[in-house]
Amino acid sequence: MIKVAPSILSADAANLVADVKKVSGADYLHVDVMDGQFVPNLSFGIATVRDLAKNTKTKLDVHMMVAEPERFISDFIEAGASVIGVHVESTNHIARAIQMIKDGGIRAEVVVNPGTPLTALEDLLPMVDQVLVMSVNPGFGGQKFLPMAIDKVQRLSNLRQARGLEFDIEIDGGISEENVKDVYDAGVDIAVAGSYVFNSKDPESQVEKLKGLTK
Ligand SMILES: O=C(CO)[C@H](O)[C@H](O)COP(=O)(O)O
Ligand SMILES: [Fe+2]
Repeated sequence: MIKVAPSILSADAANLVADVKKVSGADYLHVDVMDGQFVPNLSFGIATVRDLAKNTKTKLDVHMMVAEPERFISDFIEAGASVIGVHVESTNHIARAIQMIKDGGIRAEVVVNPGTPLTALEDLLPMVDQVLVMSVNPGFGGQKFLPMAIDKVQRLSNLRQARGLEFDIEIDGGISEENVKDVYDAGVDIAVAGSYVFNSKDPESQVEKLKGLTK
């Protein structure tokens, strides 16, 4: 069964704790951190992660859409992140950024944009606990799923098997009941879902629906 990480980007930003309580069946909470430079939007920061960590037992999956993320990695670890994802496109020193996350004792993830080939991260695969494949161009919730992500996941899953590696594959952007089975069959372990979960009157049942479709 697929794991589900609701993205709080689509939750009520003024009532996050209340919305987080509506998804108690979630495996992670996905926290999008945007800096207005790497992506054309602003969102949550260190204080949000710190205060969410005090208010929920669900693990926090921090997706850093930040230029030179190594400037803030130790802050997010201290704030209570369980996973940190850093974009391969966001720094000249991606291996250093990943090592900083690992040295902090939490799960290290490399993230890849739709337009970036897998060759950009192949050498990093033995270092990481997770790979996040973007299925939209990052910056906004509620965008349309890019089907080319399915082939990328399949090729990544083949590489994982061929090399005997054990990283989890996560996918982010436009996930719904229409595509969750396809991405799961291609090799996805964790699906991020924002608008599908929180633009509903019953977020909990949306999480359960995604899981149920991959039983
Ligand atoms: O990283 C992101 C955007 O950059 C979000 O996690 C993602 O877009 C989730 O929203 P939705 O499920 O509505 O597409
Ligand atoms: Fe995200």
